Amino acid sequence: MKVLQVQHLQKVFFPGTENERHVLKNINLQVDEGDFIAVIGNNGAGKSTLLNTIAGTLSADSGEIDLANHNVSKKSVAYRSRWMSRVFQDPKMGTAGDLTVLQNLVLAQSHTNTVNLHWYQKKDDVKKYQELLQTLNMGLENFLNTQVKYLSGGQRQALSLLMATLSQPKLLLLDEHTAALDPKTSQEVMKITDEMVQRKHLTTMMITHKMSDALKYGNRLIMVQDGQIKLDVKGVEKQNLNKEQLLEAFA
Ligand SMILES: Nc1ncnc2c1ncn2[C@@H]1O[C@H](COP(=O)(O)OP(=O)(O)OP(=O)(O)O)[C@@H](O)[C@H]1O
Repeated sequence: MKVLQVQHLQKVFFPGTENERHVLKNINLQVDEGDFIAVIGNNGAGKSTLLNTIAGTLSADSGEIDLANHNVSKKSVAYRSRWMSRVFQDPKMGTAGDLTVLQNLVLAQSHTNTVNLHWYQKKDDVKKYQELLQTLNMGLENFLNTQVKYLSGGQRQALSLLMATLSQPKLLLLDEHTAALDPKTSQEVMKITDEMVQRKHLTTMMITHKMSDALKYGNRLIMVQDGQIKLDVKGVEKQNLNKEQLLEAFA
């Protein structure tokens, strides 16, 4: 079953000027339920622009975007977020630093602006969050009442991931979500990501510059080049792909 369908997507920056740049050139893409797609490509290839237009933070110039069988082409980020979550490169983007770990989780769960963070102390729910945090293996269950700004980048990013997936989104967008972390933490967060995606059967698009992660994780790999999808491999073909073949495709 398809989760996302992108048809004839085009984006031009600075149209009609000498800086005019066609960043998305007639992109067509279908993402099926359960797909875990690694999106790779050179700097400036259009990967983030593709994710931004899918998420709605950028409007496309033309083309159609269907998400969970709803035409969202002209819809706001808020509307699309009924079915979609996103984790950014900057660990500060997905969490509120002045709120505690518990308050962040309550907010992520609530999906409303009316929740009262002070009275929210129901024991069962706290236990539920503690157990969820334990699955991350980052010791976060001991920091329930700590303000998130005091966490490490890795802990914060793991929390962002948990928050982004609490409401079981139809589509999870990961925008270089491990790029700002040191190599060891980056690998830990990648492992957590993979476990979460498998456990919750999350349909996921993940931009990465790490070729080894793109090869290791996911059932599908897409290479964006000069605003077009240059490579789209899945299943066994993806499993058999190696670094040399990828480097060749980059050329
Ligand atoms: N809001 C914007 N306004 C103008 N130009 C933009 C904007 N966003 C991106 N661009 C340009 O579009 C091109 C594609 O950028 P994009 O960020 O999508 O590439 P990318 O593949 O994600 O690259 P990177 O790997 O470096 O993050 C670049 O030339 C960039 O400068």
